Amino acid sequence: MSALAETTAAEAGARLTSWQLLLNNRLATAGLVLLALIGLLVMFVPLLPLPDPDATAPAMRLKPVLEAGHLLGTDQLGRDILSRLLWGTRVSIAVGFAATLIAAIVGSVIGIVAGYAGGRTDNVMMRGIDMLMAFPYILLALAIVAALGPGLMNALYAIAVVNIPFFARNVRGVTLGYAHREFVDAARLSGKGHLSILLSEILPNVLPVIVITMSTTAGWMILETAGLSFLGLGAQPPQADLGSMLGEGRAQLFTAPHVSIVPGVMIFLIVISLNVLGDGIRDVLDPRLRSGALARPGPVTEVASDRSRPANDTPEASLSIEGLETGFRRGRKTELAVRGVSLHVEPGECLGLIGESGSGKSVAALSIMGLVASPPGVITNGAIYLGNEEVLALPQTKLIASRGRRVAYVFQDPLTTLHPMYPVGRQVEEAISAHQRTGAADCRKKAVELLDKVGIPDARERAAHYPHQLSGGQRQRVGIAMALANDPDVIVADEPTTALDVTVQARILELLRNLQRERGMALLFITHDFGVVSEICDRVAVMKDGEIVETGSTGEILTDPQHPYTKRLIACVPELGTGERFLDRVAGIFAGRREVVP
Ligand SMILES: Nc1ncnc2c1ncn2[C@@H]1O[C@H](COP(=O)(O)OP(=O)(O)OP(=O)(O)O)[C@@H](O)[C@H]1O
Repeated sequence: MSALAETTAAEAGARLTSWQLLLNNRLATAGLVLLALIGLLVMFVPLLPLPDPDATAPAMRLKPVLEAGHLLGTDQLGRDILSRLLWGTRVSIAVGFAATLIAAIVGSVIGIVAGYAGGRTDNVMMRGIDMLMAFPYILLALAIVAALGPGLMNALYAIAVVNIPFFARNVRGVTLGYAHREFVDAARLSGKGHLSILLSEILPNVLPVIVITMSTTAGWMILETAGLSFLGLGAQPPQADLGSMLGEGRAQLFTAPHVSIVPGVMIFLIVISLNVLGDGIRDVLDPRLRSGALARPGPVTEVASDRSRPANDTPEASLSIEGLETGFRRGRKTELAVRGVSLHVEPGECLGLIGESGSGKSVAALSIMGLVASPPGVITNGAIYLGNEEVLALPQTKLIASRGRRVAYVFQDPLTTLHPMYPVGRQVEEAISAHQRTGAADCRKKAVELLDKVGIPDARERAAHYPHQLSGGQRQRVGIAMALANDPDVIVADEPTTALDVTVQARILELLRNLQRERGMALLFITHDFGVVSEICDRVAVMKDGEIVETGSTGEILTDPQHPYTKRLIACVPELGTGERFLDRVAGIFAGRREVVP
């Protein structure tokens, strides 16, 4: 990502603080408010004018709720239920949180050390954890309390012990991912000791996972503590906690249900508010969830119902984009990545869409077939025409059916777009059979022909190979074969040669150009490199900050660029023997994002 894009993303993130993001989540806010109320109540319970929670009054036993002097009635020994409830909640929350903290600290230390050290240390530690996990957790907790003897503290230890594996496994998994990352290797090379690396490099990265696991298991631990007390193994009479109150009220379930319902409702409120708050915290701490990226995206990009729909100015073109605006929802706001883009590509023409990283090229291209993930993506304005048909107005099923048939995409890194578990020939066959009714043998034959057409040597044999067995250039050729499979009217090639070396890049460009001319397809070629544009494109549209700033024939733009941004982009093309142009550009980046592009 360029400095410009990075700054934009950082600014966008900073605009919505973690608090605002949390408060945007209504359920999490409700959980937070409820928990805060309960927390305040139990914190100030010693100051409240409540009767002694343990003082019995047999004459007052089993009084109903709203009885004078006993708002929530009394229990079987005449004790005030409200007073016992608040004191009991205090105990349950304290034990639940203490157990969470102990499990989090011990489990995280085990997880970090095992994940970082690896080898035998990891093996020994994790097999110990596996042994703990091999027992049903409640039986294990019961066994621990049985061994230590009943009591609130022993229940706390038992609950903490049975929850250690959850933290250890989660944290180890994340630590494994970081232990051999470049920044950790760099810290090692700089002479840092293991402890220092663990504390300054690994811990800050796994901390969100620890907090997320704590917030999602705290409610569970309060429930488990209540479970042990319910069985008589936690709080001992006369001390109240929510579980013991529930256990004692069980005998009067039919004669005086309020005795057990009141602590039951309190347990429910605490656990549900902790769970929804925990989910909210997880969403805020996980940057992917924050933008809604892991929410299951819809099959097509959301299109605003009140969007403007400009008419098609170039009906003869294969693809016309008119006044397109695509953005991403962040909380209640929508940040536009594409602002009023209008483009057209005629049959047999290659239009280059050029701009630096983050300028909105891919988002514009993905909008064509409604491929921008929603949430968070949304098309707020504009129209897209394939010939005379407005794509965004098509029913979802029709739009989905046009993908690959009328518009096909070739992406930058075929290793991430090809399925690693299927032979490449089968993947080309799939692209064919998605839109054509052909028998299996015919389909296989066509796939081999396509692979041969795009220049894969020994296509028949290579069709049985998996993506990892091909070179980068060959994989990209497979991507092109898949795009050609259904003779689309338009091909969108999104930086298809960026990951390839110069010679392979030249061959792929030539292949694309020849195939496109031969088949009369319209090609929208996305790139950030004017060198590539000069080799393949008839016309160029220059994009900056989501807008088209200049359009023209490749010759015109290259020889006489009008916009200062286009001039800077052209100046970035390195020339053999000179390093200044490149350095000029880099200096621009470091001088500040607005100076990169005047
Ligand atoms: N899923 C997303 N959520 C939020 N913002 C996004 C998302 N995808 C892209 N963007 C933003 O949209 C803007 C345009 O991104 P886009 O991928 O179109 O850039 P690009 O010009 O294709 O860059 P590159 O050449 O690096 O692929 C960027 O600022 C990016 O941060």
